[in-house]
Formats: sequence, structure tokens, C-alpha cells
Amino acid sequence: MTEPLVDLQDCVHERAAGSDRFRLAVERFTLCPGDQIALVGPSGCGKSTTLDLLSLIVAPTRAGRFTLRMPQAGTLAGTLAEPVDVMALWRRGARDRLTALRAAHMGYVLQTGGLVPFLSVRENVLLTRRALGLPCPGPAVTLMETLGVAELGRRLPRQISIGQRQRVAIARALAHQPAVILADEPTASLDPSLAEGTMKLLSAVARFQKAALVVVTHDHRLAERTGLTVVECRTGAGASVVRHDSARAEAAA
Ligand SMILES: Nc1ncnc2c1ncn2[C@@H]1O[C@H](COP(=O)(O)OP(=O)(O)OP(=O)(O)O)[C@@H](O)[C@H]1O
Repeated sequence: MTEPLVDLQDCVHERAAGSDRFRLAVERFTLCPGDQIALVGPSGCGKSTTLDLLSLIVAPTRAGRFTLRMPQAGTLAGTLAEPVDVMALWRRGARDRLTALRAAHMGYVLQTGGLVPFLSVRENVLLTRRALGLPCPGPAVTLMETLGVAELGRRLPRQISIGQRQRVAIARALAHQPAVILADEPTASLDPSLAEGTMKLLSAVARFQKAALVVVTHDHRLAERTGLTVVECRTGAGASVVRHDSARAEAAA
């Protein structure tokens, strides 16, 4: 059985804004190498919050288990290192360690690209590689060619189209070869024909790099056409619930 990269069990995140209370219960969530998941559900159900939990940006209020087991440096989805107890890191307030884990092993694609406006396309793509001290450009050249943005390297983000910006954002998220790619509505700002091509490219490059992919999307059908496993964030009595156990799904197949 494949070992999960991410393993959450009985994880709860609660927040209050004024008199509004929000409660998200991740009953179980495992993410294995090669998984490609689309997280869908009604507006406000907690899809982005789930992504923020997975990307170590938001702390769980409590968790029965929250571990990360990432590939050892330089093995690209090969041998997995010993599990890291993420919940223990949050309890200890070890934010530097959480930030380092996120930077080394995760890539994040935002809805509107989030590119640094005063850096060229090439420097945007290389940003995380440089921060991690990895050789540059490394695999970024092939990645930019695959995503059709290699010719745009010298331009600034404002000098390219919105569709190109999203493909640059995908290149940036993958350039340091993270084990996990998280994307929040990566095609929402694109027209439907561009959205389909971009989602399929994201899926293809993630598969090529052997990274696991979690995409938040409103477009259930696009997720299915792309071949992503659809996981629903359900709203219930007083809480939203997410459940996905890819390790079990594989065992049952
Ligand atoms: N920074 C915040 N402070 C307080 N409440 C927040 C904050 N961000 C989100 N929320 C609330 O938390 C709940 C979950 O929000 P979240 O963004 O995770 O939902 P979502 O499913 O991604 O929504 P959408 O599909 O509309 O983007 C909502 O009730 C939202 O209003």
C-alpha cells in the first residue's frame, strides 16, 4: 500500500467572525504520491480553509493526527523521510519549521497568479528555487517550455495575458519540484476554453513531476474532464465536513 504524504485524522478548525461561527471537520484526509484531487463544494463551505490547513498556513484547533511524510531531499517522490508531526509543531509554535516545510515541499497556485509585479517572468518562476538555494534554472527551463511561457521570460507580469500569467504561476509553483501542489481556483479568472487547457496542463505537469495535486474548484465537470478525483466538502449541522482516504481507496481497488 502506498504511504501517504499527508495524513489528517479528526482535524477540526474553528473560527468566529463577530457572531458567525465556522467549523470545519476534516474527518480523514490522506494524500498519496500521484493523487490528483479536486475539492468542490458550495461557497463558504471551507475549501480554501482546507487548502490552508494542508499548506500549513492555518493551524488546526485540534487534530487526532496531522503528519507529513515528504520525499528525502533530492529523491523527487522517491524514498520518504520519517513522518513529521505537524500538530506537535503547531502546539510548540514552531512557525519557522512549518514555513521551511511548506517552502521545501509544497507549491501553491493562487486564483489570480500572485506574481511579483516588479520581477520578470523568469525571476518569478525561479523565486522559490533561489530561496531554497537550489541550482538555477534547473528543471524550470523545461517546465516553462511545457507550459508555453519560455519565450516570455524577460517580460514583467503586466506585459503578458491573464492566461499566460496563470501558466507562469503554475511554473513557479512547480519549479522547485515540490511533493505537493495546492491550487486555489487556478482557472477561475480564465474564460472556459482557456480554463480547460490550463487545468489539463496543471494536471499533466504535476503527473510528470510525480507530485500530488489538490485543486479547489467550483467547476465539478471540468475537474472530472481533467480526470481529477472529486472530493466534496459537505455542509451539515453546524459544520463542514471533508473526508478522503486515498490510501483506503487504493486498497479497495
Ligand atoms: N480570514 C477570515 N476570517 C474570518 N472568517 C473567514 C476568513 N476567511 C474565510 N472565513 C469564513 O470561513 C468560512 C470558510 O471560508 P472558505 O474561504 O474556506 O470557504 P470556500 O469554500 O473556499 O468559499 P468560496 O468557494 O466562496 O471561495 C466562510 O464562512 C468564510 O466566511
